[in-house]
Amino acid sequence: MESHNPGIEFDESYVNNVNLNLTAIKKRAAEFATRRTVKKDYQVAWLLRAVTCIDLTTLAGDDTPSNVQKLCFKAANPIRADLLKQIGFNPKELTCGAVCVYPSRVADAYGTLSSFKMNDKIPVAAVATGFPSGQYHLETRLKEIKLAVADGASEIDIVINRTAALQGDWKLLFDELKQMKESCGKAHMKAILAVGELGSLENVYKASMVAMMAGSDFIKTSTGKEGVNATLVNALVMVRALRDYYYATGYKVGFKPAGGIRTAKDACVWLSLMKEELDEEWTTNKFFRLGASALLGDIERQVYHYVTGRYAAANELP
Ligand SMILES: O=C[C@H](O)COP(=O)(O)O
Repeated sequence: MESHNPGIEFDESYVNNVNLNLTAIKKRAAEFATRRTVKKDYQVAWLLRAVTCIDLTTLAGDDTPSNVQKLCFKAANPIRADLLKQIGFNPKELTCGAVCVYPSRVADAYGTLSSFKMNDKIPVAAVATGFPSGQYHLETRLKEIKLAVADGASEIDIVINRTAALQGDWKLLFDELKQMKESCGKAHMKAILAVGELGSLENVYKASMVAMMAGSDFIKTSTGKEGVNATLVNALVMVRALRDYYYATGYKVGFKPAGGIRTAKDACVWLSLMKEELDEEWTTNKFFRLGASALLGDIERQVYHYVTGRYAAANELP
């Protein structure tokens, strides 16, 4: 995969004199949160778009080869084929954006996707660099990336060094991220900022800029393990950093909200934020992913309702 963003030299002006209008950001975020979403055909179209953007995730201590296999099967067949056929959609054309697993489960995921010839279509994303805390020696964090790539990961969701960010050591953060990008090789690097641990929105903006300067292909809100994960306020700060970086350099970087995204309505809100704050291309899976372990079930329920006029019983959408 070609990287979207080669990065630039460290430029301190991107992290100096950052002024955010908190009142305006909160007001804008509230508009997205309370707005009525699209209905009927439009809603289903947006929901199917959302499916293609899901990084279908399992990140649990008790993950096994067999639950990773099930995850891969679901990523390749996200919505019941008969439902898709009834709305004139070819089931073979709908897959999730990626599967996302811990490094030690990458080989299971890659092997499973290869066994049904989907390894070229559905990338395996590995969380790495001491996910979720990142509190490990740099050497082991870099090694972890290389091992995940060797096992078949083509996307690496790294966690940033929150200590460096909280201490304002942006150059250290940049240097580490540069090395991580190098370790990724051809794999895309998605930088998890862990916004809930950055202390301020100014830090969220600065960390976004540093991650992009260092060559991240995506910036991602959260690991899903912090107390605060993907919020619209944090997201607005991040997408405006994406826009500033794009205007300054011409490089488009992707965005991945993650953590606590559970409902079809949430998915539509996130897509509308991308479309209104950025552009249409930023609503495709090249530049937008939803990191979620439990969102797909609700989307499938809504598609079922659209097709049949009623909500599915538990046994109809196992
Ligand atoms: O990166 C993905 C997140 O860990 C998923 O979080 P979630 O389980 O709250 O959907």
